[in-house]
Amino acid sequence: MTIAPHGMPVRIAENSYLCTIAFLTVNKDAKIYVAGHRGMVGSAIYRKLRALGYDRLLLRTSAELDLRDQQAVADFFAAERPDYVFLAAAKVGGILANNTFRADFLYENLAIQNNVIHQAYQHGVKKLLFLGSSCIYPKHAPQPIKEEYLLTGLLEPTNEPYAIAKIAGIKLCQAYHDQYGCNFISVMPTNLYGYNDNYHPEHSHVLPALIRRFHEAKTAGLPEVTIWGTGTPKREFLFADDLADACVFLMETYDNPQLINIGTGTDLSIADLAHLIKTIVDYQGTVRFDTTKPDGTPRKLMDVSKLHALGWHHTTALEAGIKMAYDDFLAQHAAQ
Ligand SMILES: NC(=O)C1=CN([C@@H]2O[C@H](COP(=O)(O)OP(=O)(O)OC[C@H]3O[C@@H](n4cnc5c(N)ncnc54)[C@H](OP(=O)(O)O)[C@@H]3O)[C@@H](O)[C@H]2O)C=CC1
Ligand SMILES: C[C@H]1O[C@H](OP(=O)(O)OP(=O)(O)OC[C@H]2O[C@@H](n3cnc4c(=O)[nH]c(N)nc43)[C@H](O)[C@@H]2O)[C@@H](O)[C@@H](O)C1=O
Repeated sequence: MTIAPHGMPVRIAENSYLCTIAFLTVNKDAKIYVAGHRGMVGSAIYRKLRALGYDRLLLRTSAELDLRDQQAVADFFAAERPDYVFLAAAKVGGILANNTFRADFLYENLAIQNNVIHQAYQHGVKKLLFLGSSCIYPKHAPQPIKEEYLLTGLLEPTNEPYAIAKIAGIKLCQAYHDQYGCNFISVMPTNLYGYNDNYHPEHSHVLPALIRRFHEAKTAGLPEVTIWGTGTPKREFLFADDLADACVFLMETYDNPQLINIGTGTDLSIADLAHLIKTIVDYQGTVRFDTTKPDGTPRKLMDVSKLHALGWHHTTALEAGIKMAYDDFLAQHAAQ
């Protein structure tokens, strides 16, 4: 098991810091299972918990514990008996991966979350946090998107299988709450980026894809970089360490089966994102839009008023976050 040694500072901001400390003080000896601890989100949650002094963390790679394997997951919960679970393991990818591996995104995510959520119920887990995604909302939802817009319209076709799996996860958490009183909560992050992101040229999300493409074009002296789609869709981006901070905050303070959005409350067009990354990478060439590639959802800006009312706000500005992600990409790239 390897954990990237990113030393993000612990946020000394009023609400989440205080609440998180209370959680850690009260539950210092609690066993916390971070499922997916090597991924972008899971590793950020791991760093957050460790930075706050929590050291009874249960960690398994997918090679050690395949969460699609029902018996293996049952055996793991029976042997380890975690008190808290962050469910950050999933099959994840950008628009092309979602649209290409439609069966895998539906089947694997259903299997992972069914197994973990059911065993959490079977073994009396005190609280579980399930990570959904902003793509669960209707393609043409009013903006900004409130939590109650779930299941009020048709989904974006390119990620419908993934979204259906995530919606099933939300409903499973709610059903275990309603029938058995389980404290299982669901959070809906907006598009994320950060340390340990996936930089695959085709299967990644837009932000890491463009960091890589602009960097490689600069290094190779290419005159032009291609951006998928029209550049007009708008997206909201949250730094993964901010998301982890919100997840720990909600693990402590939010005991409600109703889902809750996590985001920044602001978005920008893909064209504007491309120009921002181009500037940060210092690429001098031009940008071209390949309109044969799908745009996906035209806009998905989260309404984060519920989260703000609880006292949590993000802290990492987009430009600063992209610079940190680019530094991480360069470190990964150099290590290869
Ligand atoms: N990235 C984004 O923009 C967004 C992500 N989310 C959600 O956040 C969560 C985490 O995403 P992210 O960190 O980006 O994803 P990553 O792809 O970075 O990490 C996913 C993790 O899941 C683990 N995993 C996958 N399949 C299995 C399996 N069969 N058994 C055990 N573990 C498995 C992997 O483990 P290993 O490394 O050991 O193979 C990996 O560490 C997901 O639920 C995702 O839906 C929500 C909104 C946006
Ligand atoms: C987090 C979210 O991620 C996925 O949805 P998405 O928001 O559409 O994510 P994306 O990051 O892949 O694309 C955002 C926009 O950017 C454009 N775009 C330009 N150039 C590249 C490019 O090079 N790569 C990618 N991936 N997109 C590009 C692309 O055409 C689109 O208009 C869901 O499937 C689902 O998994 C989900 O929940």
